[in-house]
Amino acid sequence: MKTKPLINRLAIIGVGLIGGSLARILRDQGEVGEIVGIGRGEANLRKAVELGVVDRYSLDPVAGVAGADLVFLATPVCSIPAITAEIAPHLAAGCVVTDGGSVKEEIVSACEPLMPPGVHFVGGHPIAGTEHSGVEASFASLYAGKRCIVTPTSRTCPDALAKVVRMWEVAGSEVVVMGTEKHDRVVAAISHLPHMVAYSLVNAVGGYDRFDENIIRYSAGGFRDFTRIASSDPAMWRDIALMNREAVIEMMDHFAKYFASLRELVAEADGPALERFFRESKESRDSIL
Ligand SMILES: NC(=O)c1ccc[n+]([C@@H]2O[C@H](COP(=O)([O-])OP(=O)(O)OC[C@H]3O[C@@H](n4cnc5c(N)ncnc54)[C@H](O)[C@@H]3O)[C@@H](O)[C@H]2O)c1
Ligand SMILES: O=C(O)C(=O)C[C@]1(C(=O)O)C=C[C@@H](O)C=C1
Repeated sequence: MKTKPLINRLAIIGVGLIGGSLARILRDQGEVGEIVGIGRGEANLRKAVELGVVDRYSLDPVAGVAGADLVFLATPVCSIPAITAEIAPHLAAGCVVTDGGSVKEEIVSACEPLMPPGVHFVGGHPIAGTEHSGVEASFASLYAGKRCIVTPTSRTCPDALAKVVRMWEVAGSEVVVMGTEKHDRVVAAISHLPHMVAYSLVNAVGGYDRFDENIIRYSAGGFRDFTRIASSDPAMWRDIALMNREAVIEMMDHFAKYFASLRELVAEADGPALERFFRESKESRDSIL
């Protein structure tokens, strides 16, 4: 006989790629009773019901979270603290609030103190995604075999943390516990910098005007593989760049040093040093495959 699900009523604020994929896998695993979708775009929410991703929806966050024992926020990062402030006074004791935002320090420090007695906030970030957005882009296996970083603080309730960790394990992820400050530096390096480079590369090539045609149309495998992530949602990346500004700038400066030294090696036509630079990079990249 099936024991009771991990979550009775799940409220998902922002039913897009991240929120929709979590809803799908928790339902597939039988670990959720009812799923309520909350958002601003009614067409997307209607689609979410049609696809069976949520059972019902609300355009009003306060009404939507009524009776929820777990609230998952999956809207662009800059909107998360304000939405949390709006819903917090209306949450039932025992409710756990968590998020999937790509930046943690500012979200956790803003949201944790907003929780009323008996309600707990736990920051989270699945290191999984695609360049596509919206509920139609969501799929149940998104989190399988991926890491999810969870960022408790000294004030985090152990039971709330255990529930969030279990939720990501049910989704198929390996959970890694990390402090918010380290999290923001790590993702600035392994996720935010690559997006900044990809967006810049596409604009640099698209803006190259030596010829009277846009040469980007000649791009093939190399350019396309490298720049897949430049097709990601601009509003999501605007928010990440704004909220993780300091760490992103630090990584962009760090990257600029490496790019400048590579430029030097090319300018000096230093073949052995170029080969060493490329070999070191290839070995590092091959080690993560
Ligand atoms: N896309 C990725 O690869 C990825 C990976 C990990 C984490 N994240 C994080 O997850 C969150 C969601 O990203 P996504 O890719 O699912 O985006 P998405 O665009 O697919 O979904 C976001 C949803 O939130 C809704 N929304 C936006 N602002 C809102 C507001 N103020 N109130 C209510 N609803 C609002 C949108 O209408 C949309 O349905 C972001 O914080 C992002 O940083 C994204
Ligand atoms: O695979 C992609 O398309 C992603 O951009 C996913 C990706 C990343 O790896 O950078 C993007 C943002 C996140 O917060 C986590 C994961």
